[in-house]
Amino acid sequence: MGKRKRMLANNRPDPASYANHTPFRQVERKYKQKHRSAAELDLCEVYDPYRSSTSTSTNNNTEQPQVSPISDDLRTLRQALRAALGWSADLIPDAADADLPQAVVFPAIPGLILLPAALPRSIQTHLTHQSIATYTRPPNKSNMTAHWSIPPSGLWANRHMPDPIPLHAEPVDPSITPSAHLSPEPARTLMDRLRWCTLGFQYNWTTKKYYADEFYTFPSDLAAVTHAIVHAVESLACPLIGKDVGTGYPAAQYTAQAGVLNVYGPRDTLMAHVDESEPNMRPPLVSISLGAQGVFLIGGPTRETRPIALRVRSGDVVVMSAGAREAFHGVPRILDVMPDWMHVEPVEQGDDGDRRIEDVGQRASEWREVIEYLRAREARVNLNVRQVN
Ligand SMILES: O=C(O)CCC(=O)C(=O)O
Ligand SMILES: [Fe+2]
Repeated sequence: MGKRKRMLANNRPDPASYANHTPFRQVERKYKQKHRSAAELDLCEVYDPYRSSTSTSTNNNTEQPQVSPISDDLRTLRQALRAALGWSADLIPDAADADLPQAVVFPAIPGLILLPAALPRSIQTHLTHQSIATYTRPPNKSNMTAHWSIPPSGLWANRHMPDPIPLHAEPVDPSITPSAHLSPEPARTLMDRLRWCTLGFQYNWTTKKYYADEFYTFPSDLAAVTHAIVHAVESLACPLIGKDVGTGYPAAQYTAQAGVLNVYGPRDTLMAHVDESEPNMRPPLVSISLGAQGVFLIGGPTRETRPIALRVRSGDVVVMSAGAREAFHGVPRILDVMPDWMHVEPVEQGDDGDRRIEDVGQRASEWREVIEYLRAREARVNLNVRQVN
């Protein structure tokens, strides 16, 4: 994992200063431009699977992204995902999957696989809810646990409680200096500060190492989703490239052990980094996008490689394996575009006397609240999952 560097300042970049920067940094700055709205940004070099003519500026046709015909596998994946979660299909209606996009591979970056719209709405809603309400509970560490004494039930469960969440009386982590600017705040307000949370093996951002003795149970639903994805991309036929463009990593050997949950507001960015703290870099890294769209950059082993830019939407999955697993990547821009379906009520309460209705109604209103949390902040949630050993 890379160190979280979130740039929240609104400094106008001086274009004259771009020249000395690495190619990665130049592209990063192009998309960052916080003084411009998303509509003002030039996104024509951002690869968008829904605009397949996008050039990724490699100037070479054989280097252009290729679509791998795996729609059957994607259908199987969706079924596997729903089965993995024991999902009842009627809770959140999914869009018809007749026009499912396929897997996209990038010859310039072997091992990079984009699965546009891989996750149906039901799974997106489930994972969004889990991310905000469950995964962020102690003992998982978040950017707030060093400062505030987060109750075991987590912030979300306490969002209607007026009492402020206290600061720790004693520092819990000697490497983090307590900030004099922080004060006790109600859970609802603290929810706005949520930026990251670690799952499974806990990670020390300062030493860039996993804590040897801190491992909490990795969420089983996220593990199941990740496993289904790793299975779907193990082998991918791509006639144009003429060889298997899958990860080649046997899903049977894959275990989700650690994850980072990132929450981005419209002005948050994630600087270029390589996730290289995992002793075993062979298993693919799976990265799931939820909520607002983002511009995702990925290049090569140093910042000297000019990165390609991908538009990532809610439900898209990026898989990084082989060379892509060791490539610099980052998110220079969040685009204030939420999926259309997040603007509507996610579920109709049934009236057919089904005895699950009460349970469904309860869950539906929780989901609605979580979706509203995301929508009100135009936030993007990213779940990225790794095998460590
Ligand atoms: O938000 C993303 O898409 C990428 C996140 C990432 O690279 C990381 O957390 O290491
Ligand atoms: Fe990363």
